[in-house]
Amino acid sequence: MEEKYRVILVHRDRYLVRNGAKELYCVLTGSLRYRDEYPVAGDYVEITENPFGDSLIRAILPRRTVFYRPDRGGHADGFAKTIQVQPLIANMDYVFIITSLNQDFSLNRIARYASMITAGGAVPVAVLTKADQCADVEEKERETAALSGQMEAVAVSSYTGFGLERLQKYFIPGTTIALLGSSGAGKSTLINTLAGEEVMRTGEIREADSKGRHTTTHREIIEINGVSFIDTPGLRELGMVAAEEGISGTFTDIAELISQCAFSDCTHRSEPGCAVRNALADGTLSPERWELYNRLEQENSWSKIKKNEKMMNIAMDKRKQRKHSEWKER
Ligand SMILES: Nc1nc2c(ncn2[C@@H]2O[C@H](COP(=O)(O)OP(=O)(O)OP(=O)(O)O)[C@@H](O)[C@H]2O)c(=O)[nH]1
Ligand SMILES: [Zn+2]
Repeated sequence: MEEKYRVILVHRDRYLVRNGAKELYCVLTGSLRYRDEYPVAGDYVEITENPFGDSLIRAILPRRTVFYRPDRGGHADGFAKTIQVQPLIANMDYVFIITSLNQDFSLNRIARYASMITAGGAVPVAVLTKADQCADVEEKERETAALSGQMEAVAVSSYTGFGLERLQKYFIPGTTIALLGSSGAGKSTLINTLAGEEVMRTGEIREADSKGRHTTTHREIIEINGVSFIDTPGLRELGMVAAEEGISGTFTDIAELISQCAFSDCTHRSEPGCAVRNALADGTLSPERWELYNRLEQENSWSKIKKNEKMMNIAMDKRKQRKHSEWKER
C-alpha cells in the first residue's frame, strides 16, 4: 500500500512520517541512499507500509519550497571542490526569522536569512522576540522592515503577549510555517505560547552573553489549529553560498536599479547614467540599504574567493609534488 506522508521528525537514519492522525517510523530504500537523496522535515514522501516494523520511504516528492544551509562538513577542509548546500526544511510557506531584541539582535543576520529564504521560494517574516527586554522596539522594527519591501517585521513578547495578534494573519489552516533563529532566540517559547501548552521543550539561556544553550535536538513539526510549525535547531552560522539569488530577490529595488544603469558593467562609482547613483542622489535609495547590499554581496564573493584560493593551493601543491617526483626521476 502506498500513500503520501509528511516527514515530521528526522532522527539520524529514521524518519517519523504522518498522514492525518497516523504516524509511522520509516527508513529509506537503498536506492534513495544510493542517490544521496535524504528527506528533510516538511518533505512529502511515498512510503510502503510495513505492519511488522519500520516502513519504507520509496520516494521524496518534488519540493515546493526549500531552505538550504551551507554544508561544509563531510569533506577534508581543503577539498572544497564545490561547497555543497544541504536542504534543511521543505515545503514551508512562511519562514519566521526569530531574532531576540537583546544583545543578540543583528540586522545583518536577518538580511542573510531573508535572502536565503527568498532564494528557496518561501516568504520571510522577521519576528523580533523578547520585546519586553528592549527599550526601542519600534525603531528596531522600522530598521528591520527597511531591509526588504517584501518582509514584514513584527516585534513580540511571549511573556507579555505583546504583538502576538499581528502574527494571526499568517495562521491560515493548511499553512506551513518554519521557525529559524539562533539557539535561545525564543522559538520554542513562541510556539508554546501560541499553542497555549508545553509542546516543545524550552531551555534556559546563559544570561551573561545572551547566547542560548543548544536545546532543540531534532527538527519537528507540530500542528496548532491546522497550521504546521517546523522548529529547527539554532543555526549558529549561516554562510552566503545559497543566497546569491536571494540577494537580488530581497533587494529587488536595487536589482532593478542596476539593470537600468547605462553601462552593463557599471561599478556604480562614477560612471555616467548610473541609476544607483541617481537613486542615492534623489533619496529613492537610502545609503544604509545600499551599504548593506554591498556588504552582503562582498561577503558572498569573499566566500567564493576563499574557495578559489583553496583550490589554487591544492593545484599548486599537486604541481609541486609532480615537479618533485619528476626531479627525483631524473
Ligand atoms: N524576556 C523574555 N524571555 C523569553 C521570551 N521568550 C523566550 N524567552 C526566554 O529565552 C530562553 C530561550 O527560549 P527558547 O524558546 O528555549 O529558545 P529556542 O529558540 O527555542 O532555543 P533552541 O531550542 O536552543 O533553538 C528561555 O529562557 C525563555 O524563557 C520573551 O518573550 N521574553
Ligand atoms: Zn551604476
